[in-house]
Amino acid sequence: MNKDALMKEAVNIMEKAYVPYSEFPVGAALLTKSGKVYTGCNIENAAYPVSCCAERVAIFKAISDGEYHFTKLAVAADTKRPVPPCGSCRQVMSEFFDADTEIHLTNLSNDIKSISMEALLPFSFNQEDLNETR
Ligand SMILES: O=c1ccn([C@H]2C[C@H](O)[C@@H](CO)O2)c(=O)[nH]1
Ligand SMILES: [Zn+2]
Repeated sequence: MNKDALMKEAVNIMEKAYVPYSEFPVGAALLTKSGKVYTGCNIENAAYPVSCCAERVAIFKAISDGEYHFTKLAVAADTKRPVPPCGSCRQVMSEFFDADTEIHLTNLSNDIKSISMEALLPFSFNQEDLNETR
């Protein structure tokens, strides 16, 4: 699947967002190396910090289905600029994505920013940092 089709999937899943508090729907679509697509929307909670972003919902759906290898992620929201993922999602992405995994950020005007994992979260804390202390 190409990036345009994946971005469409991200836009489509925005309608499933559960966002009674922010009223800010976000959609994400994740393509596995095996060719499957996992979508996610943000899911909020009356205890606000318990809410989960669209990106992490898509990643956790894939992981819980035994899929660990990804080629690209698309994220969509009704923002002026292509929607920037939050810091928590960047950290979760860096756990599972390769340095060159493509991340395609978009909005409803079809502005697109494509960025690699390494560029989205440089100098990230990872497994090797833990192992150095052992
Ligand atoms: O990249 C982003 C940015 C924000 N949100 C969600 C979190 C919250 O539900 C709402 C407002 O921050 O948007 C995402 O899902 N992904
Ligand atoms: Zn996030």
